Amino acid sequence: MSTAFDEEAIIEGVKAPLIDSSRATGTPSTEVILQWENLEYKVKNAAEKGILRTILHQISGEARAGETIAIIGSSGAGKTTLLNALSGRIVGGQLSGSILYRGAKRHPGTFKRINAYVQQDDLMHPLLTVEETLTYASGLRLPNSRYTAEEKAERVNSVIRNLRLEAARNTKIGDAATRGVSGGERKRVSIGTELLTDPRLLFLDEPTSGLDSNSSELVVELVKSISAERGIATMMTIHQPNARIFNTFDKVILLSQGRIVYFGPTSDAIRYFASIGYQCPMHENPADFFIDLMTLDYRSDETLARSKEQVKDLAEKFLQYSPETEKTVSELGNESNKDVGSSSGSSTGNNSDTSNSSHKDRSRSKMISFFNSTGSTETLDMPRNNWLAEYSTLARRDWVNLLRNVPFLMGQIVQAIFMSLLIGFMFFYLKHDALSVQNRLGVMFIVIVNATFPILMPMLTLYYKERDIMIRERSSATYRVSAFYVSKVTTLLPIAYVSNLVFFTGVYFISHLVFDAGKYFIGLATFFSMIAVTISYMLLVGSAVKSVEVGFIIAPVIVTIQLLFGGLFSVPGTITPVLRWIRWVNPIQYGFSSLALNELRGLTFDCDSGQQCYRNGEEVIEAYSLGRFTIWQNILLLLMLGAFDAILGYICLRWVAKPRYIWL
Ligand SMILES: Nc1ncnc2c1ncn2[C@@H]1O[C@H](COP(=O)(O)OP(=O)(O)OP(=O)(O)O)[C@@H](O)[C@H]1O
Repeated sequence: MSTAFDEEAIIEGVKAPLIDSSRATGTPSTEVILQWENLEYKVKNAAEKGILRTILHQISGEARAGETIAIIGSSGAGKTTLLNALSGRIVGGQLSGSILYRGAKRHPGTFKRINAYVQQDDLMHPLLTVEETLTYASGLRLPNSRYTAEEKAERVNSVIRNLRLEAARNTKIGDAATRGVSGGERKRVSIGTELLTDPRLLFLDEPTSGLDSNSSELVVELVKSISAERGIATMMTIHQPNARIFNTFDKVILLSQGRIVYFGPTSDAIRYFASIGYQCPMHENPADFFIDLMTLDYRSDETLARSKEQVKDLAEKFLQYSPETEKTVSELGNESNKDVGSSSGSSTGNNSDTSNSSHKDRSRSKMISFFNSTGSTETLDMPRNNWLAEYSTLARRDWVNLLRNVPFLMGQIVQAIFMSLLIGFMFFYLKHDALSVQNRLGVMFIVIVNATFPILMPMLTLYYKERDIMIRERSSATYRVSAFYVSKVTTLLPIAYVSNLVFFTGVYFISHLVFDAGKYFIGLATFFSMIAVTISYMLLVGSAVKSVEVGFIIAPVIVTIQLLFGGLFSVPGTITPVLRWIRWVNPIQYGFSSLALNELRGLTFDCDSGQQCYRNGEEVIEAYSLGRFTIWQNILLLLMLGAFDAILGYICLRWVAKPRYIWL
């Protein structure tokens, strides 16, 4: 029964405009969206083997539609861990307890599409404008089966309006290298991207970190008003909010050492602490006062012991905080209201009602858990776009990003022109004498080398950045890994081909390789196949090796080994048998053989009788063992190696991008 209700509500929610007056009550509703009980999270203790360290202790609570809850605590209190546990993004360790979404057990596939998570660091494409960022996100996240292009555009406009991003609409996001939007605008774009899908739950990790107080207030106020209007249950971690921001929240969870010290309406917090003997001074920021109370004081052993005792006392007192106690606290608060003065907060009186019902609901949650353990689970699945739609949006986004990446494009073209001139003139107008044999082999080899490093390293840099954005976007089930991967192949290959066509043609004509249309195109086919292998290899390293630093060591080292065994520096047959197998998996060997066969076949050299020299190309091929395979066999082997790397890279990427969240 509850599933049917949920389904209707969510489908309606997805289609609804961002600000919908029918849902816009302006005050928190009473519908419980998320409930958690006795959450406990333990991790291995690095200091003592076999001992577990408890990060979260017996955490219970709930989030209701339309309310904004702040998780406040000092550094290391467990705020992010709690947020991750509630949003289904905990990795590693042991998580226990229960979490219910709208009274039912959460379904991993569905839950991640109806909750939105704004991470502390905003990973976005720096070269896209605010509007483009949101437009591509809407293309990827909103199903075409439910939204027309106009409706998606309207949704983007409404996000821009509601998050006050009009002035920055056409400004690029930017990064350390390119000036872009301000920190506050950047954060609002991140939030906007998540709000596009009209989530039921919004999680934000430190949304104000790095922002000045005005920007922080704007971010929190906008999030709060959108959450109230859209009926979104919002939870955010926040570090030392100022008094205005603190009073914006409907409720606060005060965490210390992984224990709840207070959870309830913001407006009741001061009264509660006063009731247990901790009176907030009149003009002090309540958040600062609470954080001081909850923070361990490491100045001396004595202060540490005292502060630990205080935290223990606060946590125990909150555990004893019952609806009956609460009544007493409220009465006490009403009596002492004059003392509390202005610092008692600006939240609406409505919050007290929410608080009462919150505690009733908390005591009721065991019953709900029992009800749900009988099998009522959230099974609704949100539609997603088909593969082709995902691919075409990603490919368009990739093209825009690539074509705006001037340093990368210039780097590719300038190096192609520069290298073609350098190599062309280094081997200018090759002759047909005995000495030209070595030069011809040198040109072939350098052409193949140019299809490796100059493509591999800059593309790997780009790929690592994009891969991390993809993993982030995938955590909210935005699109398929395969669509991302194919988009990368189909955009990077043409870029590499265009710039390297200039290089190959330049070298070919300046150094005067054998002028023959057939030979030119066969040489180009070999060169392009080698580029395809390099791009596949780049994708394999970038996907399989998680750490950028390690990837940048491994990638060139393997190519260097391939160069050593490429067929120019050593004749394959003479290599020590233990290492001889390398040639079978060495693309450079196949590429070099193919180019050399193409150039040398049918070529004669000036070699006087009696001299020790090669008389024709066939003799060179024989001496360097280049004729094991025909040209087309070499090209085929190259393409097979490329396909192997690409497929293996895809498997690795799926593995790397696979969320390993612990699910309750
Ligand atoms: N998987 C883990 N393995 C080991 N320790 C962990 C793990 N997850 C969290 N912790 C530890 O738990 C504590 C709480 O971490 P958490 O990131 O939740 O704190 P926080 O309150 O968000 O702090 P901050 O405000 O500094 O970000 C920290 O001491 C952290 O080192």
